[in-house]
Amino acid sequence: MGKNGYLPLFETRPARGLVFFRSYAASIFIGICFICFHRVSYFPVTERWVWVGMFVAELWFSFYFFITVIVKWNPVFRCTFKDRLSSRFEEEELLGVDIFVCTADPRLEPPTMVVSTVLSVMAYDYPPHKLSVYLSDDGCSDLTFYALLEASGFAQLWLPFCRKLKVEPTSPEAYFQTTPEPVDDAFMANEWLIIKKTYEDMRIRIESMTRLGKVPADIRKEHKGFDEWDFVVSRHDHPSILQILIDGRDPNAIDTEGKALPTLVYLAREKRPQIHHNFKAGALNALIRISSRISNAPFILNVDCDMHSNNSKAIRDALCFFLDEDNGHEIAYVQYPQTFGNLTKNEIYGSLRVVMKLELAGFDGNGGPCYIGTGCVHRRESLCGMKYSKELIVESKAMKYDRKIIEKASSIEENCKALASCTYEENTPWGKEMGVKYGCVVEDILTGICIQSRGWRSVYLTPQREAFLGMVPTTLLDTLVQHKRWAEGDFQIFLSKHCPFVYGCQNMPLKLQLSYCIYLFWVPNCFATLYYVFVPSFCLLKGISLFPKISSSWGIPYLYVIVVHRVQSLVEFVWLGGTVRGWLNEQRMWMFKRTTSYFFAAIDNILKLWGFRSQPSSSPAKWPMTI
Ligand SMILES: O=c1ccn([C@@H]2O[C@H](COP(=O)(O)OP(=O)(O)O[C@H]3O[C@H](CO)[C@@H](O)[C@H](O)[C@H]3O)[C@@H](O)[C@H]2O)c(=O)[nH]1
Ligand SMILES: [Mn+2]
Repeated sequence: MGKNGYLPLFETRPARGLVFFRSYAASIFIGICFICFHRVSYFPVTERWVWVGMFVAELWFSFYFFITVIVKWNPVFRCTFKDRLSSRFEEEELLGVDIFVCTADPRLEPPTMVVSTVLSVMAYDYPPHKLSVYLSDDGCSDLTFYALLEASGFAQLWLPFCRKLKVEPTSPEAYFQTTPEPVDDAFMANEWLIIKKTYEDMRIRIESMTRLGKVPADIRKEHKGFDEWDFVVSRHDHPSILQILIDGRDPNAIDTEGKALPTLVYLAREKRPQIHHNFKAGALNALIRISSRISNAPFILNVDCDMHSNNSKAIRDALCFFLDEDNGHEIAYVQYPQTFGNLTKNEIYGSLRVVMKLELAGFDGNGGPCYIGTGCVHRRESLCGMKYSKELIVESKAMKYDRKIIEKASSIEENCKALASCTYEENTPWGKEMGVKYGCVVEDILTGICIQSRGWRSVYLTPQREAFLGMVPTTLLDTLVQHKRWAEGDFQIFLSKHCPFVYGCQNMPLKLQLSYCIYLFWVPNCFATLYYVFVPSFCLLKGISLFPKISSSWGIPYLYVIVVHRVQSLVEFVWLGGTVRGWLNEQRMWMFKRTTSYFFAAIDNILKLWGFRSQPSSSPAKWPMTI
């Protein structure tokens, strides 16, 4: 029972088996002490510097080990009580949720995939008139717009179908790929086939249009929205395009069963070649402003366009945290893990398994997970830059979120365009104190740090049925480039004024500040690794030994630390559901990343620090053409 006599809407459970991990950590610590003692007391007369280098690398590894222990010391797992939420709040009392989907290039992110994601989030098990879906198209593509237009029609069939069959996942593409036709009910089977056929037809139309590369004139005539493309010079040079495809307040916006549809909005913010557009962060900020004028829901879910909803209850789950009477008011965001639908059996290029299943739960135990850019439900106030305070909550409870002035969709479109213009943010706090932060390639981590530094907490939720399924890069090069970008951005945060030890020192618990180092220190990890990879091997060739003989008792701590450390990693990986081969692949990827991605990230960081590179140095890997 909570403080005020309410039953809580969520529960926090500590991980089990911690005693094993803690004893392992203590034993490694003792091993490290022996190694240090050996390095100091057996200082050689010749090759001193090589020895010192080894010692420094080992000190670094020990420090990094210490950080991982802090992260994994006290992981917590959350579970929600959705039935209590439903019994406490009538459907009508549930608060609005705005859903932001970002896309940037129709060639790399096919419109069929984008609309499947959009349809998946439109079909959440949540009152549809409380949902508004916004698609930000940084590619300003009429093909994507056409696809969304098609989807807005298909939604009229898809949403009732999802309700009736309790469809899961609600992405039509994923659903028809994974679910066989229902055989026991002839009526249902027939309906199933009709919907599947309608979906396939739509997909074929979108795909052939995408192949064609342009929307034919006769289709352009069908919707006034296409006229906006008359003013588009290129994707880097065009005015804002804002189209409300479904206006949820319109009584005619209903599905085939007569139930309301969620609002659906298309936005391509203004771009001009001479003005920096700040990539995804810029897109999200434009969406925050535009949505505040259209639906202004108190909660915002944001997803990448390649990450469809896999669990139609995810919004209700997240609301269990925000609406909890006792502890909900201090929560700024609920982060879901990034899980992937396109992994190979043994996760050949890695899968972030340990990060997503364990480390972020550890962050949660230490004060709150970082924000990882997608699959995250934010409280609008905290995302917009407000500081946490008890008074704020009382105020916001009293505030009505629904817009009072009922404006016509067409006039909203005209009036709101200015909010997405590329000069709107000049001399405003947007990107600095307000909204998603600019100037960093990992805008998500930076934004999360800033939110937590303003006194807010966050929670990490890993429901049994994964909330979202996304895509991992499918080639080695793409993976290494993605990690180079993450590592560079993370280290840049460490060197900046937003370093958690400086910026977060007042409001973040010390263990959370330290936890961040596990990612912020990917870059410096490369130096110790490169040293350890190269120097002992060269020394071996010259006959110089840098380790004690295996027969000597000083060999034991080295052997113990190296072997037990890896065994623990293997056990952990398998315990988290991975395979032994998957672990071997992960080990290989770690070596690749530490010797290439992180090293190149280090060089870029250094160049930037010395002023040879302007900020931000690299655009997200896939988007060299969007600069
Ligand atoms: O100018 C741009 C560039 C990208 N995007 C969108 O941003 C998302 C992420 O971009 P992607 O190239 O897929 O980057 P990833 O490395 O896969 O992204 C991971 O890392 C990013 C930076 O840390 C986070 O923002 C993402 O959520 C996280 O999935 C995609 O939906 C893009 O459409 C834009 O909207 N505008
Ligand atoms: Mn991605």
